[in-house]
Amino acid sequence: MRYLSPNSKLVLASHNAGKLREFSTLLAESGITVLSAGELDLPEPEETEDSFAGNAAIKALAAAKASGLPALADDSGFCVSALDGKPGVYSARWGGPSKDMTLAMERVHREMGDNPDHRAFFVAALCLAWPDGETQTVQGECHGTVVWPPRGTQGHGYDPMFVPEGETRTFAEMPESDKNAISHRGRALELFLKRFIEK
Ligand SMILES: O=P(O)(O)OP(=O)(O)OP(=O)(O)OC[C@H]1O[C@@H](n2cnc3c(O)ncnc32)[C@H](O)[C@@H]1O
Ligand SMILES: [Mg+2]
Repeated sequence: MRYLSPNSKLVLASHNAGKLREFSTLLAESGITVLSAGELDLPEPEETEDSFAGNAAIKALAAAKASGLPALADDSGFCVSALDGKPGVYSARWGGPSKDMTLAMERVHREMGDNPDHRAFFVAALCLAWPDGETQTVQGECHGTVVWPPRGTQGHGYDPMFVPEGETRTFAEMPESDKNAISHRGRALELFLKRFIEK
């Protein structure tokens, strides 16, 4: 296990604006200087693994090797019980190659049909990779239910069709700080900060 010092630089190996926004808030008080893959002009590798942890490692390793800096990648997805866990690792591509999230949500709704099982959860695997190829991973989940029609304008991805347990609002109807406090990404990052940052 290797620790990141609180004043180090970290590359965020993501091209998703919604994730980057959440990470920058969640890491704001850590002292870590965050650079994004986009601003370093790093390429987007193909996500060829069938697990969240595997795809997070592909993205983190590619960014760490290309930049010479430690890199953090997030591979996440929406797992719907009535669809046997799909879209899962295919969440970004579920609406087609243009990553159209309106189409992706409609497809989830259509494939669920009238199945009374509305349970779903989000997963985020975070991989920290070092330029020498070492990796370490944490994972967070957030469970809840699928609602239709979609509600709310905040957040990103499948947020308008997901109500977390203990809530009546969708993720897209909450201020970002409320989502971050309970989300898969918020939980995974809490573990990341606790386990991987030098005290
Ligand atoms: O790979 P990067 O560059 O990080 O960006 P991406 O959008 O392709 O990200 P993923 O490969 O991890 O795919 C995860 C998809 O799951 C969805 N997703 C992940 N986290 C989410 C969240 O907090 N709220 C809603 N949808 C989310 C969203 O559609 C993402 O595009
Ligand atoms: Mg991706």
